Amino acid sequence: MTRGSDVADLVIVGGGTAGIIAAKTAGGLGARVVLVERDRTGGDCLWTGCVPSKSLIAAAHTAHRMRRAGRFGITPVEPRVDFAAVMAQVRHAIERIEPVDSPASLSGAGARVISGTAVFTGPDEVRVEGRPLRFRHALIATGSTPALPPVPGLTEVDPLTSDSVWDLTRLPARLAVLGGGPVGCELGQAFARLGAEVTIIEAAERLVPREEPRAAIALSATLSADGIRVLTSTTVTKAARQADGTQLELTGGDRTQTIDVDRVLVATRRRPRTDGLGLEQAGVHLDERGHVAVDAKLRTSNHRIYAAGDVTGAPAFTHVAGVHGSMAATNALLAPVRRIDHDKIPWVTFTDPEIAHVGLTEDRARRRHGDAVRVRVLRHENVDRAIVEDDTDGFTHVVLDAKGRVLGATIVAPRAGEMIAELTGLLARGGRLRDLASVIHPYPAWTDGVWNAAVIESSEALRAPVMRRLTGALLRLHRAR
Ligand SMILES: Cc1cc2nc3c(=O)[nH]c(=O)nc-3n(C[C@H](O)[C@H](O)[C@H](O)COP(=O)(O)OP(=O)(O)OC[C@H]3O[C@@H](n4cnc5c(N)ncnc54)[C@H](O)[C@@H]3O)c2cc1C
Ligand SMILES: NC(=O)c1ccc[n+]([C@@H]2O[C@H](COP(=O)([O-])OP(=O)(O)OC[C@H]3O[C@@H](n4cnc5c(N)ncnc54)[C@H](O)[C@@H]3O)[C@@H](O)[C@H]2O)c1
Repeated sequence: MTRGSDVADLVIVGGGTAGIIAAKTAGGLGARVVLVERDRTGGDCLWTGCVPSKSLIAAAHTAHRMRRAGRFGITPVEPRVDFAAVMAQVRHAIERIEPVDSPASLSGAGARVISGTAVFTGPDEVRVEGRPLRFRHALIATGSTPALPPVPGLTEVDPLTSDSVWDLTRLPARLAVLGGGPVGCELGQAFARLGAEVTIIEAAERLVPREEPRAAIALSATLSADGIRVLTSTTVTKAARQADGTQLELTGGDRTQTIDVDRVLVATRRRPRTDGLGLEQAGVHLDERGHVAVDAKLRTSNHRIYAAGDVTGAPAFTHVAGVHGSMAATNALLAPVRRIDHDKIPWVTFTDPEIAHVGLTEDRARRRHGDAVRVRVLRHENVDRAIVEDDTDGFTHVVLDAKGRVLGATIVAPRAGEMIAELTGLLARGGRLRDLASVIHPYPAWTDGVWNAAVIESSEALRAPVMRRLTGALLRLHRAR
């Protein structure tokens, strides 16, 4: 494309979730849209993130249920795991989803796909492998990539990351996982259940530090029951290759120890992919953490150029990247009016049990709203679904403001990812937890965890002095008739 009508309405750099949704949205509006992808469309979610990890977790869950079948009166067995076949199934899941994200699907939606690396050469131009491409608007959707911590010797021991772990052909017998965030815990538990001896090393004082402390405690207990060694407040200070694997030096508090493992999986940090993008020529600024700085409407410092997804430093989730992509496309092409409230985003850590979260944690809510914040916790020991499945350790934890409106929630349960949807809707509408009490739920479903919490909230409201006086008066009237 050159000038005039050949100038693209929207050039998208990066064909992950953010770029794909932006391209399909823009194509649907009839815009002239070009998407540039240097590797393969689909991005992290499809190739190295959500899809392979959830497929691996499904295999690991099956192995776990076989070992634990005894509690249902079925002879438990130690499964024989054919790791190559497990990984083949993982690839099969990717293949089944890939067509939706493919260049053909994008072309069908009205977007032109160019293969190559895009570099900005000015405020309204990128070059792809030397070829200029002018735009009215552009979208940076280049995602993020795993980053290694500066540990002496680490690069020499050929560490795995969430990018390369999918190339394994044999299950490592002893695996060290650096970082107890969502990647470390999901993959650490999956590898342990598939038969590896796993150690998770987390620098913070608890796993999944972004979650409610009680969720992290519950997760630690399950991982330990899975045979995983969980070391918190601990970092790796040295790595060294040995004849039969790797030795790691670990430091926690004032204690230093060494462990011997076959492979190391690093899941400590990700960094935005901005290197070599030519952002200076485009007049696009980065924030202090190196992400592309955007305003609430996803505009960068060059208002022709938007950014979406992981590269912005927003919570790194596929659903966020997708909403960003759609928002950026309509804001750029129609009018810059849509915003996203990052305080209302749900997410799920797909460990077993799942940890699902939306909104504010109790701590953040108290810092923002003060002492009026209340918490309603319903343990799942009396939820019938949990009892019949012999899985009663979880809980529903809802953070409320003074009027009983939902500010945030955390659920720990096998189906927490499904259960959180209802509280997400309530939070989005500014609703009160007790509003759910009158909504009929099917029995016996996991959603009873949320419903029972709402029913208790509602019945406690009925016992408040003012309600007591009202119901007392009605009862007296009834008896007098
Ligand atoms: C192991 C793992 C599990 C995860 N599980 C979940 C989950 O269960 N649920 C969830 O919501 N999220 C999950 N995530 C997070 C999710 O994968 C990301 O948030 C999401 O993929 C981000 O999408 P994106 O479009 O911003 O970036 P990406 O998917 O990274 O896409 C960016 C694309 O840009 C391309 N690119 C980069 N630079 C250029 C350039 N100069 N020119 C052309 N192309 C370029 C890249 O090749 C890439 O294809 C997981 C992540 C990991 C690592
Ligand atoms: N189910 C999901 O939705 C899902 C799954 C996986 C990843 N993700 C997304 O991808 C992002 C990246 O995940 P992640 O787990 O790689 O990163 P993360 O930043 O969420 O967690 C990294 C963990 O490593 C710890 N850490 C940092 N440096 C360390 C060190 N030197 N030694 C030991 N521990 C160290 C941190 O304290 C933190 O707990 C997540 O934030 C999430 O948004 C989502």
